[in-house]
Amino acid sequence: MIAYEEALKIVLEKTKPLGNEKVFIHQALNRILAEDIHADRDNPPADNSGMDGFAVRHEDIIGASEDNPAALKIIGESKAGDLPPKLEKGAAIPIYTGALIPEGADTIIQKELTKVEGSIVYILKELKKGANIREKGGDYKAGDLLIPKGKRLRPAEIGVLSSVNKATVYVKQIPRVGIITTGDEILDIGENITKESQIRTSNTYSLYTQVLETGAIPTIIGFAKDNPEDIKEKLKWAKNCDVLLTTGGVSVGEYDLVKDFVSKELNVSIHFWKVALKPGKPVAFGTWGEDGEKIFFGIPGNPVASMVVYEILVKPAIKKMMGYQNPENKIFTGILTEDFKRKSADRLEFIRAYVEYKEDNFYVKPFTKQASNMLTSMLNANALVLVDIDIHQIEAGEKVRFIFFDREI
Ligand SMILES: Nc1nc2c(c(=O)[nH]1)N[C@H]1C(S)=C(S)[C@@H](COP(=O)(O)OP(=O)(O)OC[C@H]3O[C@@H](n4cnc5c(N)ncnc54)[C@H](O)[C@@H]3O)O[C@H]1N2
Ligand code: MOO
Repeated sequence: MIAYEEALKIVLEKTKPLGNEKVFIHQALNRILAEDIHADRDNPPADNSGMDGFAVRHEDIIGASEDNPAALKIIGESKAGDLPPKLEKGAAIPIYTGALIPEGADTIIQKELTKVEGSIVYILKELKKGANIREKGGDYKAGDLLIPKGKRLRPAEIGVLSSVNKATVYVKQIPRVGIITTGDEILDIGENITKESQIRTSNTYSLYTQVLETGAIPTIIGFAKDNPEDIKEKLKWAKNCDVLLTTGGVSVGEYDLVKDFVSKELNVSIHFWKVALKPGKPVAFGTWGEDGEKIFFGIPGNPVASMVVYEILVKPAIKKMMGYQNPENKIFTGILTEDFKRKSADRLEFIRAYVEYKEDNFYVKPFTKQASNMLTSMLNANALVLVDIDIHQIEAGEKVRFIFFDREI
């Protein structure tokens, strides 16, 4: 059995980012950029006004004040999108935010500091030469690197892509993730329950939506009974996927066939099976495909183990495939609000908790129900607290490390 840290290291070493594809920028939200983005021209492309007001020559307004305004003759107009007229000595040109600075003008006086009477504008205050002028190239210059490849595209990046005239952009591809649910006792939604021993699936749909939340493309391949024919049949359909997830059938039971069958049928090389982890100990990981570019996780059947293994091992791998440069979960520190005790301390445990932010600290309330078959323990949780090997007890007030799996609760 290997340590969780070692398992995560192997997963991230063996998992390779996918190739690139071209998408329309408005469909590129949260995708990872696969090309450097350079400016196509200066921004602003020419000096322009930062205010609505009047374009003047500074020498004409020296000493202007409310008591001693400078009187200038109004000529022409400079609107955003138009080419402005030339500014003569002793004159002022009405100008609007974003409009080009007329030749001869060197200062913009905002409307609030002026008074208009007929064709004369009175300037009520001297501003510094150059006031309210946004300089050509003040934001960036043609050719500047604006967004380096590897960045995740958020609305701000998409806006910049549009402003440099990109309709499409190269991003990393998204993996297709196939899910096979195994177990004789497992029924899909809608199937008739005929025996007490039958269990309605939860893992199929929690995994499906966890994959969606990560931004990848989930597919339910199907439900396989614990027999070779059924498993082989379902595995045939896995060939079109980049990631294969199976749930159930990975521990040591006689019917835990998954690991052996993926090795035989899909030529998966298993890199580890069993991690000193709670919940999720029997998790298996492997690679397959022509160059080992596809990955496989055998996820334990217990519903909490399935969700936790996804968060702490599968999600980082899928994010690596998607091109994320830091695909690991971010670890935070908070203060435990209630004592936590456990009998056996031979595995790193991820315990369900509710984290709240108050008075500059994260406060972490651990839940009492921690059994890995009780999915309801996930319902009010928004975080997983890491309890290290050999730690039997943590007292209220002590600092703990945790990861968020939901920031919205
Ligand atoms: N002798 C040992 N037994 C077990 C060990 C062990 O080391 N030695 N490990 C235990 C741990 S830890 C876990 S976790 C489970 C995982 O076992 P499997 O992955 O083989 O899962 P199953 O046996 O198929 O199912 C376990 C449990 O989960 C329920 N289940 C399965 N699939 C679903 C589903 N899609 N939706 C909801 N619930 C599901 C299933 O009914 C079982 O109750 O093994 C321990 N045993
Ligand atoms: O890993 Mo198992 O989930 O401890 O029950």
